Amino acid sequence: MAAVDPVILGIIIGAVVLLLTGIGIGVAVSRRRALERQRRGELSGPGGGAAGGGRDGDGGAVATADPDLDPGAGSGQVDLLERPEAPRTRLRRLRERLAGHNNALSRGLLNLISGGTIDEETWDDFEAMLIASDLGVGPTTELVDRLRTRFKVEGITDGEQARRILREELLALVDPTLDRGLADRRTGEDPAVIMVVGVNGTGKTTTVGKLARVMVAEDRDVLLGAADTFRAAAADQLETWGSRVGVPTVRGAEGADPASVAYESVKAGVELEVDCVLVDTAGRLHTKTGLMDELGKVKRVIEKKAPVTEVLLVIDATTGQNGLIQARIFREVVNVTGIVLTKLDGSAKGGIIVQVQRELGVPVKLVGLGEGPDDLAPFDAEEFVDAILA
Ligand SMILES: Nc1nc2c(ncn2[C@@H]2O[C@H](COP(=O)(O)OP(=O)(O)OP(=O)(O)O)[C@@H](O)[C@H]2O)c(=O)[nH]1
Repeated sequence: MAAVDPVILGIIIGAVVLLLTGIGIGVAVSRRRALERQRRGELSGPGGGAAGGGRDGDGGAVATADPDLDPGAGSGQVDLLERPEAPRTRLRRLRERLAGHNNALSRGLLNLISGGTIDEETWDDFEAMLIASDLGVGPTTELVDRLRTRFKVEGITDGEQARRILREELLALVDPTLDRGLADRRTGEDPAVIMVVGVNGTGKTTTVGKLARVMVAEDRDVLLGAADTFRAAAADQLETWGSRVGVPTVRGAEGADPASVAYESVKAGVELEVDCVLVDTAGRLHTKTGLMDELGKVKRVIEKKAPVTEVLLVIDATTGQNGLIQARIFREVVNVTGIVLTKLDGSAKGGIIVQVQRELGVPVKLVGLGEGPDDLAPFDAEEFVDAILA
């Protein structure tokens, strides 16, 4: 066989590399397309197909668990992807966790109504319990006043009747009329874009990962943007969440400009025609002006490509009143449209839900009730109140 000129060989290899890197975004298929292709029998078995990932511009690289692209991400079969739990059963399943940590409150409520006549001391204890749950002084006073009046006017002596009234009044505080739906649908040519923000360690990355699972369970096509370029492990963590359910992740180098990675994520989402792009951002103290300005910039840069349809602020329920202060400041910078309250499983402080909603007019849309992959649930006022009263 004739020897190939090393210069020509170099040119050929260079051209192939250029071609492969240049079409990185193009070859990265989303979960829905992967499943469609699987149905048509186009996907190869374990290890088959092209190498995964690729770069798009200078912002981010797409990594995907699509077995056709990234054999290392699994055994190469789409049907090995996890099937997340459907959202509608989640809060019901997690009810015991919610009830468990709110036992003191529910016991207090039941004590209150079990004795027939309620003395001043019992009312005081009950009030203290509500304040301790972070309901806040205003809503607590309002609730106790309403209960006292109704018990008197309606002549409540029976425990069941009293329980019904308690349920009604608690439900009114939590407000079942608020629109808690996520803006996670495509509009025209654009995917929905959800930015997830909050202070350090509240559970943002975990929430993005869990939320991707909620959407996958609803058959949505999702793409993750790892714009937390500050914490080295955050992009890996996010990519792992995504790969378990076949959702691609766009990431940049450690320390890269978060706005650029966020932009590239949305650009990839537009090109891949996904339903929704979920953008994780770095934790930042609400008191640090520079970091808050950076967050504003991330949002503005994304919006050069597509509108941000939802900004979810993640609040750790165990941080109590501080969550309210955070919410006020984040709202000013990025117009928060929904709250995710995490770590409610380890806290009897669900009362913060009422305070945040009242003060900011922003509904709690999701609650985190554990570290398991499906321990994030759409918030439902009735299920929540029933869990407290369980
Ligand atoms: N118990 C419990 N733990 C949670 C919940 N949500 C998140 N966590 C845990 O909180 C810790 C922090 O979560 P991350 O998602 O890394 O937090 P983050 O906000 O992205 O962190 P930074 O990027 O450093 O700001 C992890 O150990 C999570 O498992 C929840 O609802 N319940």
